[in-house]
Amino acid sequence: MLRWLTAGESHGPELVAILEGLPAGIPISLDTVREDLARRKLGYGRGARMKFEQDELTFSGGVRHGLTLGSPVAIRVGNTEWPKWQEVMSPEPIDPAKLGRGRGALLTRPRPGHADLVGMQKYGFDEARPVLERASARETAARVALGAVAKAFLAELGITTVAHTLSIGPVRVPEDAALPTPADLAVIDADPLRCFDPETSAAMVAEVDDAHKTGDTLGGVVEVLAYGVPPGLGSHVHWDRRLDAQLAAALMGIQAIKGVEVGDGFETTRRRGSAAHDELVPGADGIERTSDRAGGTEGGMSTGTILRVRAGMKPIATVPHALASIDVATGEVAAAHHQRSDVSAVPAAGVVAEAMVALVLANAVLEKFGGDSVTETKRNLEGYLAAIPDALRTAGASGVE
Ligand SMILES: Cc1cc2nc3c(=O)[nH]c(=O)nc-3n(C[C@H](O)[C@H](O)[C@H](O)COP(=O)(O)O)c2cc1C
Ligand SMILES: C=C(O[C@@H]1CC(C(=O)O)=C[C@@H](OP(=O)(O)O)[C@H]1O)C(=O)O
Repeated sequence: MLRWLTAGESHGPELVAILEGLPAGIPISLDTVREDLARRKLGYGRGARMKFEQDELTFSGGVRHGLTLGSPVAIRVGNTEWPKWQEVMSPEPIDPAKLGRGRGALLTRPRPGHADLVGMQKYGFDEARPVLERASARETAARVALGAVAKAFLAELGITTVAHTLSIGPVRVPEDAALPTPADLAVIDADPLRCFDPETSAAMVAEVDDAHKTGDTLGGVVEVLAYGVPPGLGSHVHWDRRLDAQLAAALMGIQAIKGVEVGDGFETTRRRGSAAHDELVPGADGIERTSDRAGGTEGGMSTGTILRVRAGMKPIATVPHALASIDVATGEVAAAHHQRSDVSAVPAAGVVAEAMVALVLANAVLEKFGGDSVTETKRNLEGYLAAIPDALRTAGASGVE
């Protein structure tokens, strides 16, 4: 079983992430992790913080000479902005006279759409700072770092992922557009919105510009595709062992994600049964599916076809055209606290979604195939695939090279 944890606040000294349960022998470097962290900062419409803040990366454990050791992989993502926040976020008690102004001002005007108000109620704080620091999506840098390690493991087994932006606000990639493959990743990353369709991307840029001009924000939908997933990850036997359930929980656990679809998702509900499923037909190399509407899972298990999941992100809640709030220190009506914000963070959410899918798949692979070394995991996977009887074999079902 793979376990992972992150710690750290948005303006704290660093984020810390631990991934436990990976086999030994996975090639991984700081550069690989760094690349994914850099991809998470991309995206037209992200705020100023992405430009001036740097992620300072170190492996604190679990990796030696470029290979995992089988021990917990611990990653530190240092925050170069820390010197400016040392007093506001000091772990040591601090003279209150040093706070109260500027960065240290009490945040008593909770922002609608954020954890601020309910977090203050629940944890007993009289201002929002102690809540928003951890609720912030800064934390997703830690998850992306762990996802990079999970992806390196999956790559050893021939499993690769790619995320792209399907929509920004009302602007959407055409329904019949070609699906990107992992070979298209560089092209997607080079696009301002991480959109694979250049025409739609241009319309998305215009939409972001328009929202920016009017002091507004945007949400959207990202899609994650996983190629090379073998059949049989997850299980139909219990709700929490279903791969689709695990993917949905992992995606829903990303800040601001409000909906998840597997395959054609809600569109499927508008179709008749005869046009909603993937029929089975004999093919030259085994059983074939006539379509991929289900998105690569049936009965909570991967089918061996392309895994396709989507996550819908709400518009950024810190709207520059500030939303109505109450100053809880005075009880008076007030505009919500606003310092700066992204117009849209959908492209970044795609990179985070890719990391979450990789972590779920890495866990599912280890549950099914185990292995203390990556060689052992590979051997178990190959043995399983080879043992599937010819009569049940599906064409193109994935396996290691
Ligand atoms: C990559 C990423 C960047 C985000 N940036 C912002 C931001 O700049 N401003 C903001 O208000 N919310 C931002 N969010 C969303 C908030 O973190 C989130 O809406 C908030 O914590 C409340 O959680 P909830 O929307 O899941 O209820 C971002 C989310 C992600 C995934
Ligand atoms: C720092 C990151 O994202 C932040 C996530 C975030 C939020 O409310 O979630 C709000 C913004 O932070 P601030 O209010 O300090 O500008 C984003 O910049 C990051 O992704 O690394």
